[in-house]
Amino acid sequence: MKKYFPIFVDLEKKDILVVGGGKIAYRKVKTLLSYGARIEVITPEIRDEKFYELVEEKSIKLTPRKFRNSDIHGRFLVVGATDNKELNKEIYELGDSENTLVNNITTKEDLNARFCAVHRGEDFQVAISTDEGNPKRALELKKAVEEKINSN
Ligand SMILES: C[C@@]1(CC(=O)O)c2cc3[nH]c(cc4nc(cc5[nH]c(cc(n2)[C@H]1CCC(=O)O)[C@@](C)(CC(=O)O)[C@@H]5CCC(=O)O)C(CC(=O)O)=C4CCC(=O)O)c(CCC(=O)O)c3CC(=O)O
Ligand SMILES: NC(=O)C1=CN([C@@H]2O[C@H](COP(=O)(O)OP(=O)(O)OC[C@H]3O[C@@H](n4cnc5c(N)ncnc54)[C@H](O)[C@@H]3O)[C@@H](O)[C@H]2O)C=CC1
Repeated sequence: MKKYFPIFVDLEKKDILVVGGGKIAYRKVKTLLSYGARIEVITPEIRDEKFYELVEEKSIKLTPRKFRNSDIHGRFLVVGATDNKELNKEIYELGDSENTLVNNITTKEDLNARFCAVHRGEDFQVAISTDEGNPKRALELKKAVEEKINSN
């Protein structure tokens, strides 16, 4: 099974594209914003109302239309966060061919960057990733780490 290289990246001033405006896209956007990323969301339809707050407070740029291939250019990271598995795979292939990091919410394989289950301490972080891409197990391991940390 493939091992993904763990790396902690400074996202401030990085251009990130999130394609899709649903529940999972919103969760990914919140995570990325909490690390200071600059985010554009491209989606023909918002399916999580909470996005409007982010637009109002100018935390994200919202572009209300379907994805176009040229949207990939110049991005540090692209998140394929639509409910269309084929499209998310296409986004991965386009981005990967341009050496762009691509996360994809509808796969364990058609992506070159995975999100981790993260415990954020006051002055440290523990990020957990499973080789098989099993978020439930990643969350269980995170819980075990948190119990250990809290018992110390
Ligand atoms: C491969 C990966 C790619 C990626 O998304 O980066 C991926 C893929 C998929 N996840 C799916 C489902 C769920 N994912 C979560 C939660 C999280 N998923 C995260 C990471 C990853 N998920 C990457 C692998 C990480 C690793 O194992 O190392 C976390 C850790 C980080 C984050 O997303 O920020 C975050 C917890 C954050 C936190 O709370 O701390 C929940 C629970 C919930 O939403 O509450 C469910 C519902 C579960 C259920 O109900 O079963 C499905 C759909 C399966 C289906 O429909 O069949 C796919 C696609 C597929 O498996 O093909
Ligand atoms: N990776 C993860 O952590 C998780 C992944 N999933 C998977 O993610 C899938 C999608 O989840 P939700 O966010 O709930 O879907 P959703 O249906 O709420 O949102 C999908 C979004 O994609 C947009 N979209 C569709 N076609 C588009 C296009 N051509 N260009 C731009 N945007 C487009 C839609 O307008 C909508 O805003 C689920 O079906 C499930 O398989 C589910 C749970 C967690």
